[in-house]
Amino acid sequence: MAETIGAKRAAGTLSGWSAAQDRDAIEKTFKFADFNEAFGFMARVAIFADKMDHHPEWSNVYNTVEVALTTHDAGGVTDKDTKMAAFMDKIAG
Ligand SMILES: C[C@H](O)[C@H](O)[C@H]1CNC2=NC(N)=NC(=O)C2=N1
Repeated sequence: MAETIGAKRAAGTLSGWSAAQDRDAIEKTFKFADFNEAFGFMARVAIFADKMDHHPEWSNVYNTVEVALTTHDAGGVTDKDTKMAAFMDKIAG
């Protein structure tokens, strides 16, 4: 099983991510031009997530996607979450 690395430490290596207040997870809010862009982002992430077998917690309202990343099996943030976060940052442009 993957080792937890701590949300603060993980967030420190990424841009725009922060440690959740109430649990070991990292969070970021992505804003897009419109719903189409936001949903396109989610579709690309969904394909990556299923390949990785590692899935984000997220919600979408129009052009905004709120994301929380944590590794449920490990009970905290692992390298899988930083990898997912880096992918999201890359494709969000
Ligand atoms: C059985 C399956 O591999 C696991 O349930 C996977 C699926 N996706 C997952 N996603 C996340 N974020 N954490 C997990 O621990 C996890 N585990």
